[in-house]
Amino acid sequence: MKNKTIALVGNPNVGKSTVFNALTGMKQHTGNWPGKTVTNAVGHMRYKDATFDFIDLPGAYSLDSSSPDEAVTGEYILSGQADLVLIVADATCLKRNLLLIKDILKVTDKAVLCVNLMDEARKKGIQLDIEKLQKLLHIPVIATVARSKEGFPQLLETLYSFSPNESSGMHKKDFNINDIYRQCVTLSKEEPHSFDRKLDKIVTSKILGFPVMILLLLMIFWITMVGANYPSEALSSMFSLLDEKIRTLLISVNAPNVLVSALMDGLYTTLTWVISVMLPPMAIFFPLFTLLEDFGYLPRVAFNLDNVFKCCGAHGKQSLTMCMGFGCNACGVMGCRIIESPRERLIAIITNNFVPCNGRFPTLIAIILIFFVSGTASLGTLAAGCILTGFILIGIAVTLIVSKLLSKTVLKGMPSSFVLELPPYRKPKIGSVIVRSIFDRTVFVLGRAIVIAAPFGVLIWILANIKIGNSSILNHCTEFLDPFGRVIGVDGVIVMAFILGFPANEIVVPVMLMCYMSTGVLTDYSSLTQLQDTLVGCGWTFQTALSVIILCLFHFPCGTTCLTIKKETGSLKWTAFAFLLPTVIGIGICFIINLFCTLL
Ligand SMILES: Nc1nc2c(ncn2[C@@H]2O[C@H](COP(=O)(O)OP(=O)(O)OP(=O)(O)O)[C@@H](O)[C@H]2O)c(=O)[nH]1
Ligand SMILES: [Mg+2]
Repeated sequence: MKNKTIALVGNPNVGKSTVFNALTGMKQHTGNWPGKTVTNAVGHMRYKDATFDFIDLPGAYSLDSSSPDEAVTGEYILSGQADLVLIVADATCLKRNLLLIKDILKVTDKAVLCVNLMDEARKKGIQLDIEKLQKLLHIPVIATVARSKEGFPQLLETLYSFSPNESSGMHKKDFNINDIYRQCVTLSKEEPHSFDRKLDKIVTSKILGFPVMILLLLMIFWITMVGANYPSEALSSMFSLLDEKIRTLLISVNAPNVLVSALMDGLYTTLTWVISVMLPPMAIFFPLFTLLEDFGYLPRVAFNLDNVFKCCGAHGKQSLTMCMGFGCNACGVMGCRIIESPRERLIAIITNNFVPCNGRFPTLIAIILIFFVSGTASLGTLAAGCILTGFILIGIAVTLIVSKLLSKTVLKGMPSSFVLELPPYRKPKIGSVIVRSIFDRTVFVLGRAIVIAAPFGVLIWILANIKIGNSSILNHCTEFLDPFGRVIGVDGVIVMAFILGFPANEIVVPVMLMCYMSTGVLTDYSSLTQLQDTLVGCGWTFQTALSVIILCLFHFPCGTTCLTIKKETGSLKWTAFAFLLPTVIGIGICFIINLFCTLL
């Protein structure tokens, strides 16, 4: 039986991870922008009597790059660990890809070339003479369309039957790139990228670039809010119906009252709350965001914001990692590996938490809908969308201000320039985007929330039901925190909820609500009006809501993000700094708001 380790190498954004996923059935993150894969991923597949171990490497332009993600690729290839290198190239711009191919063929002849994106090349009138390319490079060359697995049977057969002696010594180390390109590529259209150029003139223009960006952001939030409302309510009513049934069942089997209460009032209610409030917005937001990502819009955002970030002493690619932070701050922090300079990478890591992740969006949406707009009619939702966009813009503004301050103080230095390739616009594969974003991202985030929310539900129930003196442990804690909360315009319960929300931001609101119930029981919140009544009943005003939103935007990163920061920076000092900075900013802003309101 044959066992082969095959490394996938190529320029960024040529479809390596798509090839890898199609071969191994794994779910590496793919998207239409350079720099998504930042570490090696390993996947296996069996073909006939062979086992292939595929290594998906970060995209690279050359084997000796300085950025940490590209360095991973160079090191791996140079180490000679792979039995075979599968070079993936972009059929629409072979000339540029040939630079890396040349680099690789200088160090190994155990290589197969997969010319991917053939469908796009055909659409753009680019013809490739694969046979000639094979002859000139002296390695097997296969044309593929990774999205539809076109050419894959041939590719697998080639990988299976490849033996080094087949080509050893025959590869030409110093071929002429222009020569090869001229002989193998013919263009039937004069300007194959004309559509992209026209669209880029609008979305990256000085006048329209920013308005288009803000409009798209607004549109995503609005659709999320409008769409999430109905399924949220439907889920909530379904869970309350089930609640009765489960209780009856538990009582009928003579379960002790304490157990019924702990299970149903603690665990079940917290869990179902997290699901009904979080699932619908995530199931809408993630696919929409992924569609934009697959279309190729994110690098245009980086292009538009490049100057702004540079003015603040930071790196233009920080806008890409910031965008990833909208999904999950831990992913955003890890994505900072695409930034070459350690100083700018650190700035990007420290400020990533200033844009809200998906665990925080539902809290923001609920509070805005309750306290900032009247009613949930579509006009009200549009207003709520505008307000949420406004808060996100505040988050981005603070990111920029803090980046500037850091680059002037503890992280002094000149911003480095970079070349970011604007990928072609690609028609997203809607079906797979929906499946991928719902099953991979939504279920992953929700799963994490549930795993954390369930034990917390029980813990809070216990804290609320064990009494010391006249009052429960939970009450003692919130009363202790209350004076501090008052100084920043909130109360002890809110402070406590944020502290207990450290493992996962998703549980902040459920914890808050459970603390407010004197019994520690989270009642059924099938509508926002009920939620509003409870919060107002507990003394919430417009100012409390505003302060909670500010705290939600600016407070310490969640546990997972802190761990990722520690891993990425390798420093406890910077992790502590990244923990304290947003917390101090959030508390500071709330303190000022409170001072202002008291003086008025
Ligand atoms: N039309 C078309 N699109 C493809 C094909 N292969 C990949 N894509 C798309 O190209 C984009 C980039 O794919 P990835 O697999 O993430 O590329 P990558 O080379 O791993 O990128 P990095 O990890 O950033 O280096 C995604 O939007 C894919 O859906 C293909 O054969 N045809
Ligand atoms: Mg990749």
